[in-house]
Amino acid sequence: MERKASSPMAPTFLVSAPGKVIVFGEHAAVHGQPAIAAAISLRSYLLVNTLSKSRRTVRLSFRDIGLDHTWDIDTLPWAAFNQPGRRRIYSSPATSLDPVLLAAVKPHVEAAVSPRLSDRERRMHTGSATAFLYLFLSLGSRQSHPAIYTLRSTIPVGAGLGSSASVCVCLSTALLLQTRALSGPHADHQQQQPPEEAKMQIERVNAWAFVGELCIHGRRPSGVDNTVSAYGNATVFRRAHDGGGGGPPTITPLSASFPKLPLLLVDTQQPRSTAEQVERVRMLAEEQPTITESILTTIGQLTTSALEVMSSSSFDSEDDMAIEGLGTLFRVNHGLLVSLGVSHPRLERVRELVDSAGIGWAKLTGAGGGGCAITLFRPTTKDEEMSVLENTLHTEGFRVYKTILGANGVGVLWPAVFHHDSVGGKPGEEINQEKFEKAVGPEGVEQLVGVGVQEKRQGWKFWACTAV
Ligand SMILES: Nc1ncnc2c1ncn2[C@@H]1O[C@H](COP(=O)(O)OP(=O)(O)O)[C@@H](O)[C@H]1O
Ligand SMILES: C[C@@](O)(CCOP(=O)(O)O)CC(=O)O
Repeated sequence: MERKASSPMAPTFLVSAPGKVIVFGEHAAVHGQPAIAAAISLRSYLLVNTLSKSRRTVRLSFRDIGLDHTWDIDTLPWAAFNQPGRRRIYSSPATSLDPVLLAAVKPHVEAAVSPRLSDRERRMHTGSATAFLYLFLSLGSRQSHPAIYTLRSTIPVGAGLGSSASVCVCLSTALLLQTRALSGPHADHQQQQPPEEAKMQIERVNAWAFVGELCIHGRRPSGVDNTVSAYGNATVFRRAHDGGGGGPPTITPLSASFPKLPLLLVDTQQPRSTAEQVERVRMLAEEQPTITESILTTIGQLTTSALEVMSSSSFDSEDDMAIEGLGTLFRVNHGLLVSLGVSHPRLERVRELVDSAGIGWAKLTGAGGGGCAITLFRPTTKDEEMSVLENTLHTEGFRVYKTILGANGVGVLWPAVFHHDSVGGKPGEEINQEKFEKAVGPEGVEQLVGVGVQEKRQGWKFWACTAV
């Protein structure tokens, strides 16, 4: 696609990208076994208000983490980003950060953004601000339109649900759209883009989102979170197992027919470190190599079985027997993770409550040691039974989210107007920045602009590529 030369002022628009859960295979994935990760209906939303050229500022309003900062466009380090050999064109994103460019961004973040906060809060702010500036300077130019980027997310921050990746997918999409370096997404099947073209757009979004992830993490993440967030549905992730050589992982997007299973996501609110949990398994492998190897291989085998079940064209998520089979795999996978030593009393409490209610199967998701559990329910579960469980979890201090496995990937609402009567406005009315910023909690954001739970909300478009 050729980029157009002129850049008339864009209307206010919204982009949105989902969080993720690892459904099967965490930890075994570190040792070369496959894992399945899926997009969930919790999402980040980024509203972009383009301002007139005379304003010369860009503002980030990331209300969930309390970040509100404005930069003067003309004082940003454009010279560094425009140096011959350093400038990357939008169609050829970097796969690692350029230390010279990172150093040029640093003074505009470190000294400027939220100086009076605690270290932990500052890290959150500087991570997101660095990702934004690095992408803005890479994709924009001194002539870029001034704008306000307002972000709201329904994904808990730092709970292993891919909040940072979804923020980066939103930023990458918004900036590429403003640069007019993306075509589509188109509205419906009649007008649909050729799948190959749609795939190219998602790949472009994904590659720049990974650059953002590198800025936030300060280390090299696997890339699975941003890939699931950009593509949606689900992906199979497999790290190269080459005796420590560290080749790139294989990431295989699964087809859009991946079952949209409803799940209850339970956040134990117990802080945990992915690195510590991974180290725990490594130490066990050192002490008990044969046993650990056999547990990890078994997890890999059950991931492969789960993949066969879920990608089968005859899989019916309303069928008790089909869900029972998947539930058994949840139970076994969780048990194996317990035997690796990565559960936590709070995660075991969730499992105990779900088991004793007899309505489904719970499994820890992600690194464990705290963080989140996912619960799959029998199709016959009654609403009252669900409510009792939810209330008990709530009373015991857990945070509960209803989500759908295999949600849409990155989406765009262009222009950002309401398509039907809603709490926020009338059809055709622009989505107001102030209302969006002030929406109360995840429910308020969902009600105003959500596409997570209300998958059918009109106006949102998604790139549709046929995955393998
Ligand atoms: N709603 C949000 N608004 C702004 N930045 C966010 C938001 N959610 C996440 N982030 C960024 O992502 C970081 C969290 O990333 P990480 O620790 O990897 O957690 P997760 O496992 O949820 O991705 C935060 O410190 C912040 O920089
Ligand atoms: C434990 C592990 O398999 C998954 C970590 O998941 P998360 O950081 O909780 O999203 C580690 C990894 O795959 O890099």
